[in-house]
Amino acid sequence: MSKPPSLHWWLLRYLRPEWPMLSTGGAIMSARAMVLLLLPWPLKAIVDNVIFQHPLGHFLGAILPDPLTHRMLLLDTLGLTMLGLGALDALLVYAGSRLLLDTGQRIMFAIRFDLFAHLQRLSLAFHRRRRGGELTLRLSEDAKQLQDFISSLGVDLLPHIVTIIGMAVVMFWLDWRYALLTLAAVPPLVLITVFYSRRLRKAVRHLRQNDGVLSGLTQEILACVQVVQAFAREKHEDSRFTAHAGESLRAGLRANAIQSQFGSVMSLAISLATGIIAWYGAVRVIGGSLSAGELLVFLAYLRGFATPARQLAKTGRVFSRAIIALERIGECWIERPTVADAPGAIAPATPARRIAFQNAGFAYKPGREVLHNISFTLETGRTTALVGATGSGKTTIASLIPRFFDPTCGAILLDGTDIRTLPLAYLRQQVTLVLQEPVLFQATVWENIAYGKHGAGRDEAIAAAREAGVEDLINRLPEGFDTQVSERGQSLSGGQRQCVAIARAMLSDAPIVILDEPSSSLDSNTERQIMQALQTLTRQRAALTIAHRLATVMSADEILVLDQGRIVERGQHGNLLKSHGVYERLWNSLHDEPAPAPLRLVGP
Ligand SMILES: Nc1ncnc2c1ncn2[C@@H]1O[C@H](COP(=O)(O)OP(=O)(O)OP(=O)(O)O)[C@@H](O)[C@H]1O
Repeated sequence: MSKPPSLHWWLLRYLRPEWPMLSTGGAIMSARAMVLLLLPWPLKAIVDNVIFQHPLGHFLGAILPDPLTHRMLLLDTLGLTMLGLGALDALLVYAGSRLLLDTGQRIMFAIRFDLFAHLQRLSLAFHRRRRGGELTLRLSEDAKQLQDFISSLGVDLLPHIVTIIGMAVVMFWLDWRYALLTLAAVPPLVLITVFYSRRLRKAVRHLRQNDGVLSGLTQEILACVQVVQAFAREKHEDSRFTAHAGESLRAGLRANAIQSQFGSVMSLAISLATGIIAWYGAVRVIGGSLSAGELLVFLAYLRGFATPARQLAKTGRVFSRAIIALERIGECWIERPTVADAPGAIAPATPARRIAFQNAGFAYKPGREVLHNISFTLETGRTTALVGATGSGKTTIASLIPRFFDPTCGAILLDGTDIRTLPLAYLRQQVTLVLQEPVLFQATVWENIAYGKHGAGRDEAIAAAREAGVEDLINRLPEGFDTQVSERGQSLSGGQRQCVAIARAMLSDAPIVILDEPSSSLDSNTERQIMQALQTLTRQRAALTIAHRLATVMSADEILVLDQGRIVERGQHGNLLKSHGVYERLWNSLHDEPAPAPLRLVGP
C-alpha cells in the first residue's frame, strides 16, 4: 500500500500547536531519566562506605558524614536519599505522563474532528463505495492508535533513550572495558527489535483491514436487522459474521504470536547478557579492579537497560500500529470531494426561480450512461412530474439538482448560471427534499422539523407544521411535537415520518422542492391530508415530483416520461394518454379501471 508523503506533514500540523506541552513533558521525562541514573548510587555508597567502610571520595567526603566516626548517620542519610530520589521519580512520572497523555488526547480529538468534518463533506459517490462501520473504525480506533504513539514517544521512548545514553556515559567513566562489554549487549537487542517490528507491522495491517471489514458488516447487519428478522436470516448472518470474525481472529492470533515471540526472545537475550556481565564483573571485583558497590551500579544499570529495551519493544509495537493507522486515515484524508465549490464562486443575492437541464447525461461508472440528453425546465409555481419504469433514471435526475453528482455531459442552469459555478451551500439552500423514506434523527419531532432551517426553534417548527396542515397529525402523537423519535425515525409510522419531512421542507424556505413519491402506502385519510400538505408546499415553489403512482401526478403542469434514461414523451396527462405511447402503457399496467379524477398537486 503506497503511503502519500504529505501524510507526515499532515501529522506535524497537529503536533505543532502542542509543541510547548510536548517539549515540557519531554523535559520532565528527561529529568526523570536523570533521577533513574542517580538511584543506584546511594546503594553503592551503602555497600562500599557503610558496610566495607572505605573512605568517601573528596567531593562526597565534604557533604556526607564520615563512615569511620558516624557510620549509622551515614547509613540513615543514604537511606533517606534513596527515599527522596524515589519520591522525586514518582512525582516526575506523574507530572510528565499526565502532561503527555493529555496532549495526546487533545491531538487525537483534533484529528478525529477534522477527519469527521472531511468525511461528511466527501461526495455521495465515496460514501456509497465505503461501508459506514469501516469509516467509524478509522475515526475511533485508528485515531486512538495515533494518540498512543504520540503519548508513548514522550512517556516511554524519550526518557529511555536519555537513560541509556546517561548510563553508558557513567559506565565508561567507572570502567571503560567493562562498559564496552555491557554495551555490546545493546546492538543485538536493537536488531531483534527491528526484525520483529517489521513482521508485527505486516500482521497489524492485516488485522486492521479485517477489523474494518468486520465492523462494516456488523453495522450493515444491525442497520438492516428488520429485514434480517423478516426473512429469518439470522443464521445466515451468523455465519457471514463468523466467517469474517474468523479471519479477524486468525489475523489477531498471528499478531499476538509475533508479539509474544518478540517478548520472550528479548527476555532471553537480556538474561543471557546479564549472566555474562555479572560473571565478568564478579571476576573484576575478585581481581580488585572494581569495588563491590561499583559492580552493584553496573548490575542496576544493566537491569535499567533491560527496561528501556523492553520499552523500545513496546514502542516498536505502538509505532507499527501508528504507521498502519496513519496509512488508513491518510487513505480517507487524501480523498477529495468529486463535487466541490468552483474557485471564486459567488452566490446570487436572489432566491432561485428557474432550473433548466440542457442535454444532460450521466454515468455512475465511466462508459455506462444511465441518463441521455435530458432537457427540461422547472419554474416557480409549476410542478413537473417524472414517471417511468423502475430503473429508468428518475432518482438520478433528482440527485443532479443539489449536485449529489455532476452530469457527465450537458449542463444544469440555475437562473441561467451553470450550477457547477455556484457555491454548493447556496445551491443546496435553494433545494429541499422530501424523500420516499424520510430520514429522521434521534431527537424530538420538533427538532427534526427545525433541522430544515439554521437556528429555527420549537415555535417556528410548529408554525411550519401548521402551515403545511400536518399539525393535527403530529399532535396526535403521544407527546405531540415533543415526542422522541428513535434512530432513523423507526418509532414513527411511514405517514408520520412524511408529515415531519413535509413540515421540515416547509420550514426550509427553499424555492425548489423535490418530492420522491411521497404518498406511497398510506391510508386514504392520511394520504388526503398529506397530498393537501404537499399542495401547500409546492404552491410557491418549483416542484419536481417522482412517482410510480400515476394518479398523484395527473395534474402536473408537465409530465416527463422516462425510458432507459431518455425522455421519450412529455406533456400533460390527457394529451399523453391520447398519444397512445409509453405513458399509456405505464398507465394501463398500473390501473385496470378507468382513470380517476385528478388529485391536484398544485393550486388551481
Ligand atoms: N450508485 C449507483 N451506482 C451505479 N449504478 C446506479 C447507482 N444508482 C443507480 N444506479 C443505476 O442507475 C439507473 C437509474 O437508477 P435510478 O435510481 O435513477 O432509477 P429510478 O427510475 O429512480 O428507479 P426507481 O423507480 O426504482 O426508484 C439504474 O439502472 C440503476 O441500477
